Amino acid sequence: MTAAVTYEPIKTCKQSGARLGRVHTPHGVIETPAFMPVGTQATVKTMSPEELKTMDAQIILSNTYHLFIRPGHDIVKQAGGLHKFMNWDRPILTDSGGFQVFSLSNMRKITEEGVTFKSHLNGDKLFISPEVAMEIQNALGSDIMMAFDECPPYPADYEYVKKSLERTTRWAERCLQSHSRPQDQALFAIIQGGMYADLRKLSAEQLTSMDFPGYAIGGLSVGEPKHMMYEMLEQTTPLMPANKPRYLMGVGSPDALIEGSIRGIDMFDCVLPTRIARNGTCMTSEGRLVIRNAKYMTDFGPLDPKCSCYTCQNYSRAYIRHLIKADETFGIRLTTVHNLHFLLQLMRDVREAIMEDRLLDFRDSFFASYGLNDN
Ligand SMILES: CNc1nc2c(CC[C@H]3O[C@@H](OC)[C@H](O)[C@@H]3OC)c3nc(N)[nH]c(=O)c3cc2[nH]1
Repeated sequence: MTAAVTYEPIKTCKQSGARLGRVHTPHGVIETPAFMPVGTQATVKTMSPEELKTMDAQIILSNTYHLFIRPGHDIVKQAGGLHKFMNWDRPILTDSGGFQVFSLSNMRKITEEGVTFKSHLNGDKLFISPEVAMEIQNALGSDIMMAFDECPPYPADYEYVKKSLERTTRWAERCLQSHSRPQDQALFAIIQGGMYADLRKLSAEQLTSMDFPGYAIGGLSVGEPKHMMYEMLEQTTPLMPANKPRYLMGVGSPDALIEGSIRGIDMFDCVLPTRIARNGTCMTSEGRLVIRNAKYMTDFGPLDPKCSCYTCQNYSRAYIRHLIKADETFGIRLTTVHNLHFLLQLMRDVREAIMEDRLLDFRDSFFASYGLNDN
């Protein structure tokens, strides 16, 4: 049986060890390392599919938990699946809801069977299990599905993290058992283990013994210091199969995308660019720019003079500041176009640097202008 998703290694950067690759999916190819814009509720907020294609977003994400509680996966299924529903014909990855159930809902109860929780929208009592998460993602028709997992909070004690990862492994097994269309949809497992290197190893060994077509690293970008995240990556990526995609969930800022690529990650997702755009914060080659600042009132230059995006080619800081201050939706659209383009362009630059064996030099020059750390 042909796998729905395969990883094609292209080359390894001689300077940094980062890798260039291609992820082949039923809806197209993803050049990696890649940043994946997040469209949690079946839309990358304020962006049309055409605008996403113009900035060459290769794949977008959506979310099982959110679409389960609204509009309901049966409606999406009746529409012909998520690609049809949102008019996106490139790859889609759906998260399993394992994160949202723990972060968004209150009154939740975790058992071996699954998680009972209250909808954060109307308080309805709901239940998600590995089988339910697979049924939802099957209805959505995503190219890449994530196994139902528990993302432990940070900090969490050793015993809790150990018990949690072992249940996540048993849940991953149940996801595999209830996977009805492996030739159309790829199921990725999620490695947990908190901030404990030996538990990361245990989780990786348990999950890679079950031969999934791809693996994510979960349980990071949950408030831990960045150096701790990088340490966990260094402990975990070497344990992951070299011929399968590696996806770091919920990451991230420009510096984390570069540092994660250096540590062998192929796929990243983060709400940062779209989330900060909504309050007018922009990523530029000289670091973050808060457009509401009065000093931009009569600044008629582009957000970023080095940027080739639609926003920077056509509008000034003064105009965008005015729109954001006036709470005009078009202002949010312009900052969102810019921020998404900025991260997608950054990953194109990372891939070029890997091709030319100079990713560490690229990192140093990027940080010199952008700033060493960006949360
Ligand atoms: C932000 N840091 C972070 N996000 C994380 C997510 C959600 C991404 C999902 O959540 C939404 O964005 C917040 C998006 O919907 C995204 O995927 C689609 C995780 N999901 C799962 N299943 N397991 C994890 O261990 C996990 C860890 C994370 N760390």
